Amino acid sequence: MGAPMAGDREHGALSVPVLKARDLVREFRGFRAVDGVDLDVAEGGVHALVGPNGAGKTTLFNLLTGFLKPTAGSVRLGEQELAGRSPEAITRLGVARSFQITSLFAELTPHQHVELALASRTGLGWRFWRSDRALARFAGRAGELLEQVGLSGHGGVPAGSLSYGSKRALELALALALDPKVLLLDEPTAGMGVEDVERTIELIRKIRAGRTVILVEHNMNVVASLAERVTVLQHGKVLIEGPYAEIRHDSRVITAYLGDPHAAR
Ligand SMILES: Nc1ncnc2c1ncn2[C@@H]1O[C@H](COP(=O)(O)OP(=O)(O)OP(=O)(O)O)[C@@H](O)[C@H]1O
Repeated sequence: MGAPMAGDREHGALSVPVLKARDLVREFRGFRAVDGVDLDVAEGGVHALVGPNGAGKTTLFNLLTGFLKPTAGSVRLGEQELAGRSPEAITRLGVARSFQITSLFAELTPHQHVELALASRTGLGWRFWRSDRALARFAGRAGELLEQVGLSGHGGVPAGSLSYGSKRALELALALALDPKVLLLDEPTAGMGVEDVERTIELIRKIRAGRTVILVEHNMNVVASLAERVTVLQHGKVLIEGPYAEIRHDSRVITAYLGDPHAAR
């Protein structure tokens, strides 16, 4: 086990961070959506990014996964610099995000989706895996992943016919197919009813084993149930970072969400 580095002690982290952002900035035509963010994500933990609308969560998420290039700053996975790399290169290094429902193919089955995701890891390219026979070698693993997310009964139906909750479970299976060290989940419970939220919390508890999870989440019950560390963003900056139990009563956080009670209305 590696000893914490001096830099980590400076930032008060208890364990060696697996993912580390320093002074991360992203501007859109001069507007700083992410404005000098430092982030230490501890290995093996669940780390939530929260904050009011427009705080910069999605932009930060996109910077960590290569979907946006930072204007300045660094993102390190262990010793490797991620900033400036493509999303595919970052995925290959072990950082994957959940796919969005919008990227599912309505006519393909969940089983085929997962087979294709598994095939994509081989780096051999889509043309090579286009035939059903080539994909068949992934059938067993695809079945296991679908079972893990509670979709084994739905593996053969068109993805377009799945319920909303099942589509979101399929997104998770696709991300898991990439076997990431660090898994980023973008609002995994957004738009769900209470039962699906509970199911998703259980599912994330199960799949976090052996990996690090970063989630953007609006539902504070989900954050309280899952996350050991919470970073609260506001106006593109880190407002506060700490365990949920500490940040939830912090007056700065309450003000950020509810607005300043002393401000003129
Ligand atoms: N492509 C873009 N071009 C211009 N401005 C952008 C772009 N993407 C985001 N922004 C702006 O950056 C700020 C942060 O947006 P972001 O989507 O990261 O916030 P968020 O915390 O994810 O919000 P929400 O909770 O509403 O999803 C917002 O003011 C937004 O309007």
